[in-house]
Amino acid sequence: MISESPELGLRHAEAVLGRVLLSPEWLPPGTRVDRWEVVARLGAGGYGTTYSVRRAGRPQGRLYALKLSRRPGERWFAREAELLTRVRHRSVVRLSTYGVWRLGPVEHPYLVMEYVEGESLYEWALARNPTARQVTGLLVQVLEALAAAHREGALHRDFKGDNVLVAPDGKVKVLDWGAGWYAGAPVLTATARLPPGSPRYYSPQLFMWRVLSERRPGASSPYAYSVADELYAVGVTFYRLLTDQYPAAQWGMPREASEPHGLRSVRNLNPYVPEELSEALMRLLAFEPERRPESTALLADELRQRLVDVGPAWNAPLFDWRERTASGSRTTLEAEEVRGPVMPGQEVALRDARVRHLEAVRRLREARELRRRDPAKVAAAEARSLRAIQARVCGGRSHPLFWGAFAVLLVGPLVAGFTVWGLRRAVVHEEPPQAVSGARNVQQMAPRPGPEEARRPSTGTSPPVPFPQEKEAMTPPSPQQAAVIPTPARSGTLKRCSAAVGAAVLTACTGAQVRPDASRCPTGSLEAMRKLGLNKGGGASVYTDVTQPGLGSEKLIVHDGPIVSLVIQQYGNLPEGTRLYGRLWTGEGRVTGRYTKAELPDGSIYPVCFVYGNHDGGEWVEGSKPGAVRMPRTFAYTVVHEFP
Ligand SMILES: Nc1ncnc2c1ncn2[C@@H]1O[C@H](COP(=O)(O)OP(=O)(O)OP(=O)(O)O)[C@@H](O)[C@H]1O
Repeated sequence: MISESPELGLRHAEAVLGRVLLSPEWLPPGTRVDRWEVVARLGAGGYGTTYSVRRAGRPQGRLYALKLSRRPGERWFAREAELLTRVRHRSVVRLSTYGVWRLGPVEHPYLVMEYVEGESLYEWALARNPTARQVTGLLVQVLEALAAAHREGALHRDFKGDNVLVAPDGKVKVLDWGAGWYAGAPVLTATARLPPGSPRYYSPQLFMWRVLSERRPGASSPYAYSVADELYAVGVTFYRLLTDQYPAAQWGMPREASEPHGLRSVRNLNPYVPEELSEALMRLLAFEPERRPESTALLADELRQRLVDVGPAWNAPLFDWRERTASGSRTTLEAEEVRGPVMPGQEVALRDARVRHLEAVRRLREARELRRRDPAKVAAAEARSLRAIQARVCGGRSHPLFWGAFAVLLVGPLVAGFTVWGLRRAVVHEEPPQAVSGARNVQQMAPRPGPEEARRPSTGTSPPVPFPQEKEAMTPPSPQQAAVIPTPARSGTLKRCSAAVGAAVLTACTGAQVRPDASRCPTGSLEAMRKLGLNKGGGASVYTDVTQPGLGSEKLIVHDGPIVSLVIQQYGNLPEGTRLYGRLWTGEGRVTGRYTKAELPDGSIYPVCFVYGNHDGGEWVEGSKPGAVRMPRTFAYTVVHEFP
């Protein structure tokens, strides 16, 4: 029998606990990792497991994502931390901190990143029936994220749809930079000469290099992964998203002159994809690296500008809707199966041909199934996004009444103070209001280029206006505000303060069913609408509720509360495909509504003042009752300068 000192026994027990009870791969909720407390396990990847966490002792605090290394001392973590520190971009997941967690006698590196609420790019596309505009909007964001890395001399090297999260508001975050590289990065493995990406995303050059190097082990130096390889991986991702197959699946297929490498174009596989988008993706997938776009940033700019003025094909769903087949109808398989007499000696050949045929039909049917979208699932996904957006606009975890009181008691006097200060300064300096409002325009308006700017080369650096702005458009009128246009320096503060008061006054997030009083459209919204070329009284058609897909001629039921409508007719610079965020009130006999935010298909957001229908809203259709009103699926919005 071996006798152990108490200290050794303790260490041993600690090690057992660490290794057996607390595996870094399965930390139960509540586990402390340094000052972070595990909320849930999000999933596991090649190097580690990711958890949602909060700061310990802050049960209502913000969520973060903590990626914990599976193996002690994993060196890819330092690489990822270094890359995320170098590459700061709105579409790259943000690193908060990193460290090493001691679990028993071993040390596991970890990274703490912003928590991104969203779905992977592929999940996003499967749960929706996106338009070419939306997909291109995502492609542009992805390219901009990678361009930011390339500017820093860094490469992601494992780009794929699974490493891209799409938030409910359509913003993209590129994750998983652990396989990345930057100039001067230390060599982490002496033996592996292939970059650590996924083979389906390998460019033809990388693929051929791999085949050759397997035949001649030790003959060559490590593969020099380049921007051209990264661009190819982006092409593969969007090719898969739009056609439900990988380009590699077509290698070895019979070739035609028009498809020199046997790669059928995106449009050939999915005719709903506009020619230009298909061409852009096929350029990314060009066999010769020198035929791929010169740079990620240039392609992003080109596509962003292309989105400014596109035809209706860009706003149509990219996939067929799934229809229920009539009961008793025969399947393609049964209909196409070959039967009848067989020539002597042909049985085996016929049987093989039949097996091959059935297999081909099965694969085709699977692909067709994937390329059809289920209206119920799409509606559910849209509803999920809407709820998430609302939760965020309403502050999510905080109690609205608390913030309402906070705004009225604390921020209200601040607004008054600023306003009086503003008045005094305006009097003292005699600033010409027009010039001031013009300066503000440049700094505060969303980045989408108007027709004029669209012709100029874009720098691609202007960030979209941050999402939650509904509160801003709810600013109640005040005599002082009506008289003073704030100066650029303090307009942001003033806007935020007044927004908070507005939110409190109207209890927009508390689910109040009472229509608020008439109110003047905030200055910021008026400026935004002027910039968009939207005149008072103008308007266009909308699809009333994005969460209720269906034929335009059919009716739908609307309720009191938040609504997201889809613009289906261009007016001014507000294109088709724009989403309008607002609220409906079903009232008595009429539905009224206010939209306070417009999200353009390129992701830029503008505060606006629109009403649903005309000033009186829309009349109930027969069969309606308060709280559940039948309305036409397509309706209209009207631009107002005052909410009635
Ligand atoms: N910052 C984040 N916010 C929210 N979810 C995240 C975040 N980072 C990762 N996840 C999710 O956690 C899960 C696990 O991610 P992880 O990076 O550990 O592995 P993976 O991406 O699935 O695999 P691999 O790293 O091998 O490609 C994934 O579902 C991913 O979407």
